[in-house]
Amino acid sequence: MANVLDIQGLSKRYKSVQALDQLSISVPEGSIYGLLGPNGSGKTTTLGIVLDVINPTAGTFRWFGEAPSKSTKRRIGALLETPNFYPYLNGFQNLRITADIKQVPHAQIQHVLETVGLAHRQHNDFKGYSLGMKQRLAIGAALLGDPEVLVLDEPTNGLDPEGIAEVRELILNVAQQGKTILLASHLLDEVEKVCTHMAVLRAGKLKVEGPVQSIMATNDLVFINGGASLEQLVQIAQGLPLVAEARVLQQQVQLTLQQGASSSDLNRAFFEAGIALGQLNVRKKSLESQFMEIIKADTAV
Ligand SMILES: Nc1ncnc2c1ncn2[C@@H]1O[C@H](COP(=O)(O)OP(=O)(O)OP(=O)(O)O)[C@@H](O)[C@H]1O
Repeated sequence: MANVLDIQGLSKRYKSVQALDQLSISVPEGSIYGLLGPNGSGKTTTLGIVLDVINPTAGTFRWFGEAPSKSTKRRIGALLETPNFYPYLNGFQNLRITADIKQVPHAQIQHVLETVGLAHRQHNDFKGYSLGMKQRLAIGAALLGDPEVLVLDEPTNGLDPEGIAEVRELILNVAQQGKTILLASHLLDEVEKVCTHMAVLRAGKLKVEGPVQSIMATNDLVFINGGASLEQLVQIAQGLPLVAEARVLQQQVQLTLQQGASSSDLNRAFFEAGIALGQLNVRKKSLESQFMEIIKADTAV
C-alpha cells in the first residue's frame, strides 16, 4: 500500500514551547489514520503544517509522494475549524457558496449532500440543523472538489452522543468510498472505534504508531491459576523472560507478556518449569489502558 502522506522529522517550536519534536509518521492510502494525544500534544500543529497553514521549524512532508504544491493541495479536503455557514441559508445554498469559493462545479453538491446524509434536509435553513447535521455539512464542504484525502481536526468535539454517532458513521462511509482520512482526536474511544491506523503523540513526540489492531494486540493481559499456589505462580512468572509483569489479582495471577510473546509460549514455559496450569485466559487490553501506559512511560522517563 502506498502512503498518501509521509512526514519526516517534523518539529515546531513556539518560543519556549516545543510543540512538535522530530515527528515521523506515514499515512497509508485508504486508511483512517488517527492522531491521538492529550490536549497540547501537537496534533493540531501537525495538521496545520501538512495543510500549509503553519510553518515547521524543521522537517519535511510529502503528499502522494510529491513535495507539497497547488496540485497536491487540490487532492486534499480539510476541516480544521468550524466553517462559518450562513444561518438563514439552507444546506444547499451554503454548500453552493463553498463550491464557488473552491471553484468546484455545482453538479457535485447533490452527491456531497447525499454522502453526508443531508439530501432530504438540504432545503432547510442551516440554523435549524442539529449539531451533528451542522458538522456533517462542514464535512460536506470539505468533500467538495472530490478530494482523495480528508483531514479532520477533532471531528466530534462538542457534539452530543447522537451527533458523535452520525459523524463517526459518516467517516466510515467516506472511507468506504476509497478516501483516506487523517483525523486528530483526544478520544481513545473514537480512535478505537473508527480508525485503522494510529499514532500516539505526547508533548510533541511520537510514542507509538501502527495499525490499531496490532497496537491493541500487544501486551495482552493473561490470567492463570492452578498447578501451584498463586504466590508460587507469581514467583515463577517473574523469573520468565517472556513475562513483563506478574501479580496476584482476585484468586488468579495477572500477567503482562513481553511484546511478541504469546499465551502458548507462556503455557510451554510453565510446563517446562514443571507446572501444568489449570487455567489460562487471555484478555485484550483496552486501548485506553495501553494509552495510559504510553503516557505514564513518558512521564517516568
Ligand atoms: N500559536 C501558538 N503559539 C504558542 N504556542 C502554541 C501555539 N499553537 C500551539 N501552541 C502550543 O503548542 C503545543 C501543541 O499544541 P497543539 O494545538 O498542536 O496541540 P493539540 O494536541 O492539537 O492540542 P489541543 O487538542 O488542545 O488543540 C501546546 O503546548 C500549545 O500550547
